[in-house]
Amino acid sequence: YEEVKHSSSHKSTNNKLYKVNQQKTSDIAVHGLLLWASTGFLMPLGILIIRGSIKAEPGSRRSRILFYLHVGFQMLSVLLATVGAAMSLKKFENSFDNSHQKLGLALYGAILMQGLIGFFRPHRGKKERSYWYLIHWILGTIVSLVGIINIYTGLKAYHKRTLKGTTLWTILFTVEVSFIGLVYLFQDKLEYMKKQGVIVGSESLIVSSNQDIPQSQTQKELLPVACGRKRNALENLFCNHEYLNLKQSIVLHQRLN
Ligand code: HEM
Ligand code: HEM
Repeated sequence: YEEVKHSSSHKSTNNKLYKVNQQKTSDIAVHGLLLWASTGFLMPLGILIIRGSIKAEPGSRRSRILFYLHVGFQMLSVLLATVGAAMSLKKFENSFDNSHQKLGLALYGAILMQGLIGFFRPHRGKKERSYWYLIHWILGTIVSLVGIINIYTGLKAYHKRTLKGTTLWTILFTVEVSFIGLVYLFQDKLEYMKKQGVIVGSESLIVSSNQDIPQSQTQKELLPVACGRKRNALENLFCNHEYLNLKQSIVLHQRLN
């Protein structure tokens, strides 16, 4: 393709000011669209989907559907990134002299690796499964985050190369990313929000103690409300704390009586 150079003194393509021709413009647009669909859309969506399955009963229909959706979305995302990679490596300069290109090249590799790691997972219940999960979770989250960053730098590069405006695309992408971010945070808060409607503590205890319910029974009935399900380490801590508060309230109440 033809470059219309305005400055010949710069050494790297990074610093060259040039406007690319029509063919290159559309190649870049296809490159951007493919990689947005992959790391900016399908990948984060696949992550939200698998996070939605964590609270589902293992082996249940819901859990299986969400798992297959995660695998499907992520495989499609790896496929699109691979097509995008092959295309850019074939059609662009391969100079890798700015951060978009360097980070992008590293991402191509990381995306392929993450997809592969997904398939080589030990069965649940095996000790190795925890290590697998740690790697798959960290790499998957980083790849998706760095992918989002590279879309922003890609949009900047697009503006620089084609002189076309990218403000609208940047705003639209930011709206999308913010929405995904909010859903991600909301998934962690859902259980806690539901619990806000259930009183576990001194108030309900006074009601039940006034009805002369034995201490052991009171504990059994009240505790499962907050603690009777699968929990992570943080929730465990919170539950133990609640349990201690409950015990203290029982002792205090019995003393008062
Ligand atoms: C996660 C997403 C992305 C990745 C991994 C990625 C990766 C890359 C790589 C590796 C290159 C260098 C290719 C080569 O020289 O062989 C490149 C170039 C380029 N990309 Fe992306 N890209 C992404 C998203 C985007 C987006 C959304 C746009 C905007 C439309 C974009 C615009 C460009 C442009 C204009 C170039 C030409 C080189 C330059 O001027 O820096 N990219 N990209
Ligand atoms: C690039 C592709 C992929 C990405 C970015 C990705 C990302 C992730 C992330 C971030 C999580 C953790 C979610 C969380 O708890 O916050 C996860 C979980 C999971 N992924 Fe993937 N994944 C990919 C491909 C795959 C593939 C191909 C498979 C299977 C064939 C797979 C199977 C799983 C399973 C089973 C879990 C849940 C683990 C558990 O809860 O024990 N992933 N994935």
